[in-house]
Amino acid sequence: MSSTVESVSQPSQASIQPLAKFGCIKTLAEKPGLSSIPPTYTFTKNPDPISDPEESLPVVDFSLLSGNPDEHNKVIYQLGKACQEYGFFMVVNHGVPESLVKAMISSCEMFFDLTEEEKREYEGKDVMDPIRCGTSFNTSVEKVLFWRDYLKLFIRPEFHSVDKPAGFRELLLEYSKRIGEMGMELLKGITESLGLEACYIEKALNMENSFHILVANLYPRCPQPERAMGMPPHSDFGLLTLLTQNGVGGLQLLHNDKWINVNPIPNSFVINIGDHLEILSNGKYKSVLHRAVVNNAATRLSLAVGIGPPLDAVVSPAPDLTDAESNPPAYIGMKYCEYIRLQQTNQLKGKSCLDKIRIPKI
Ligand SMILES: O=C(O)CCC(=O)C(=O)O
Ligand SMILES: [Fe+2]
Repeated sequence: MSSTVESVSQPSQASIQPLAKFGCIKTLAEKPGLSSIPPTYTFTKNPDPISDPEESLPVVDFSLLSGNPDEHNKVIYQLGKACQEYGFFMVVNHGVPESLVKAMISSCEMFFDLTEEEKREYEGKDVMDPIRCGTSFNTSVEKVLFWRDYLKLFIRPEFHSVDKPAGFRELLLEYSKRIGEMGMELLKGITESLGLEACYIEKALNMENSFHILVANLYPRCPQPERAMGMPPHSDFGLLTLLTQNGVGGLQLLHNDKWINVNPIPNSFVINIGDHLEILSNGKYKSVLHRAVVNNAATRLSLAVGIGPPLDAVVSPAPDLTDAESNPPAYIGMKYCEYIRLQQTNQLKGKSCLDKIRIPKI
């Protein structure tokens, strides 16, 4: 699968600190009278048209995971089917208060409303800094920039937060706890759907020290949305990603070679499989390419929490899911923190990181 975006201009090499060099896309987008986008953000090829706008994602009722044995088994079956057929699904009845999600989203909006100078304080210098805010994805290697600002926070096992706006830290702490719990329950269910003991991942990967990252993405209104890109096609590095948004669409995923829109049910979370679940399941469940497109009607904000193994873990296919003859391990192990660094220091491009550790079939 090749990416559909190609560059037209080649701005000079950016520094690691993108805000100092380029400023936020929010600042540019809010310029009065902006009617076209600068070449720095212009792609020559539009994103492929959506092929199947009506297709909708599987829906999983989270509350049934703790239902009676019949309900539990039914939802495990649904989880397995969703993971295998889509790699993406929506979760309802998850028990995370809607008021908490809304407050977290509006607190992130307030963060992006800070001045550039205030945000630069959180810019970070290295991709593994636990607090990092910036624009695009990695401006030091990109030829054309993405129409996106971000804030990335390592929230587990150590909790890191910004202190502006007021109250952000407390909200994030509660949000991280609730999303982390939901993520662990989902992982147990998914593990069971693979035919493994529900606690297999927890034990084998020492998930007491699991690494969670929160990524807040801001995609301001764009006067030429068909020429810009919020985030290019990519897969996520972790085990699972749990995503919510401010009610404005833009997330698309590749399903059966067609891009489909994700239209989340209100008060649901969108879950997708990351590269490390693909590795652990020896390719039975695959991480799925997704991207974020932009629009000229409303600013979009998405909040993604990536749940992964501890940073020093080396994940390999579960021995019970491999067979030396018929299904040998298809990926070599790499330390999780090195895998993240590999993704974050390169261009965000398809499944290029996973491809590096795939063992070719003989
Ligand atoms: O904004 C979105 O919906 C997608 C974000 C995303 O893919 C990511 O943060 O990895
Ligand atoms: Fe993603």
